[in-house]
Amino acid sequence: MTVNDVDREHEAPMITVTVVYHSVHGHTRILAEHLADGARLVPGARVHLAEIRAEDVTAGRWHDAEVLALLERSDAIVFGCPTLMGSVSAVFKAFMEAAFTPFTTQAWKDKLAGGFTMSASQSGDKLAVLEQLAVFGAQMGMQWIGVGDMPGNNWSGGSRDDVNRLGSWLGLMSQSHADQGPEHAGSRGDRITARRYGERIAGLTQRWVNAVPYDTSRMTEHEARALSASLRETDGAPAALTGA
Ligand SMILES: Cc1cc2nc3c(=O)[nH]c(=O)nc-3n(C[C@H](O)[C@H](O)[C@H](O)COP(=O)(O)O)c2cc1C
Repeated sequence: MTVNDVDREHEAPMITVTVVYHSVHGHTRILAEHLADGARLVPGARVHLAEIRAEDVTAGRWHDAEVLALLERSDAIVFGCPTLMGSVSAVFKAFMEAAFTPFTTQAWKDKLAGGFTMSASQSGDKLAVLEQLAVFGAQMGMQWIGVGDMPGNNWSGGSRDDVNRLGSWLGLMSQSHADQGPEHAGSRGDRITARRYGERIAGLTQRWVNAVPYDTSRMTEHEARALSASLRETDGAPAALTGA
């Protein structure tokens, strides 16, 4: 095993995970931050947030050499943007098209990938965005990781606080009310799901890159409902993010 860098505190080999996202009004950014926080729970994970900004798009072309360099040295890339008109946001699409250069050299081949999106409606056609992101990852030769959590809010006792409350597996879906600012972005369940997804991606990246043993976190439907109920009962952070 070749390890260039070691996290001395945890004695774990290093991996680099980058969450690359676009957000017009800040709701998707909150999701990106929670995802990054989850990824940081994995020993050895160096986690970056890279924002795709509208001002870096000129005549329909996005360019930011620093972000492209960061992505090239990342082991996993998580893509996120709001759902706008049932599609990835225009700014994020400009970024995707700019990935034509690493596409031609297969620079991102066999990096791990995941995706997330935010919208105002419960469905809002978010699946179309996750499909676009997953196809993009496939074109780049990447290995896609889904959410892997049981669905929530699909029974009489369910609520917005449930883990995976929108029942999405291809990638992470979150919903924010159209009349509320980013400080209310998503639900507590969405934020926990984002953290769990980030932790899952980073953990699997450690296994993929450094052959670090990975314990699959299995949360049964019963355990998921108990976690969601504890979210409703407490104001503080739940003790168990992993369900372990
Ligand atoms: C031009 C536009 C198109 C939108 N299209 C959709 C849509 O197709 N489905 C949906 O549920 N919400 C839609 N929304 C709502 C946004 O997805 C929602 O406000 C989201 O939280 C914005 O995220 P942001 O703050 O990260 O930009 C749209 C909003 C705008 C401004």
